[in-house]
Amino acid sequence: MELRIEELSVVTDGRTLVDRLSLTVSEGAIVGLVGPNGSGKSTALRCVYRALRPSAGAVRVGGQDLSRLTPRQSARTVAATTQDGGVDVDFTVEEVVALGRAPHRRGNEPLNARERELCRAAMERLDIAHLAQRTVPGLSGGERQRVLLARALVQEPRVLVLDEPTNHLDIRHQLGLLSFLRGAGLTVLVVLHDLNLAAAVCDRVGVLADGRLVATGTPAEVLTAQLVDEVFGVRAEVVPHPVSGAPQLLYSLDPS
Ligand SMILES: Nc1ncnc2c1ncn2[C@@H]1O[C@H](COP(=O)(O)OP(=O)(O)OP(=O)(O)O)[C@@H](O)[C@H]1O
Repeated sequence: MELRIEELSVVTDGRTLVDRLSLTVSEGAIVGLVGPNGSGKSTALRCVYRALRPSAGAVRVGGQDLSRLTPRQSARTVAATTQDGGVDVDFTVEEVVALGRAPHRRGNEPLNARERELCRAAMERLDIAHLAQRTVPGLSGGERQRVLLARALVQEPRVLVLDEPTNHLDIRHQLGLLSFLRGAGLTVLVVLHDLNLAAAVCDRVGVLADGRLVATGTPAEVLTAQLVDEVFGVRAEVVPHPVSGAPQLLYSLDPS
């Protein structure tokens, strides 16, 4: 299902946090949103998963304006993992993952066999099955992040919105997540800080600076030494990955 962000703006207290952002994620594609701290990435994503109402513009999923759907309807289509997706309640991992089914269910009916299998498979996939009976507040940052991803997956969304999904993950779990995303067939919009991970996993990359989209295209088109210097203020050499050919940035500690 295609995700289309159209002329999206967010203005708070007279300050423009997102400025007429237009970005399309084709069905089944992975699009990365990158940019310096404070450039508006999370704010834009919040509009997509409806935690924030944009000041102008629209978000369409499969052509349908998200703001016209009920929260339950949009939660059946779009799932998100967020920076502030705090689950501080004393629920077990298994219970939190099962919450992902909420948009599909009525009342307190127990999960059916298919839903239980869905939860089991998601916990297996995210390598958290051994934590099923642990309570979430006692987990490490990476374990917690994987629980929230499992919860998003059992939501069976068509569109997945991920805000820095790898920031707490060790390298094995980072690569496991990204290779899973590559094979999942979902439409994915993901904020990543690691430009090399973005180059490895994304079909296209959008670069935000001061709330504006300043570049969009394939990783090879966008992640150039010049752009990285202009937008992030760092010097980098760009070399092709010897196996995949994806651009890889080798940073220099010298100021540019
Ligand atoms: N509710 C709010 N009210 C006022 N300003 C806000 C609000 N939320 C975010 N901002 C500001 O908007 C700007 C963009 O924030 P946002 O979190 O979207 O950036 P980001 O690109 O995701 O940053 P980071 O890489 O640090 O996560 C920042 O300057 C932030 O301080």
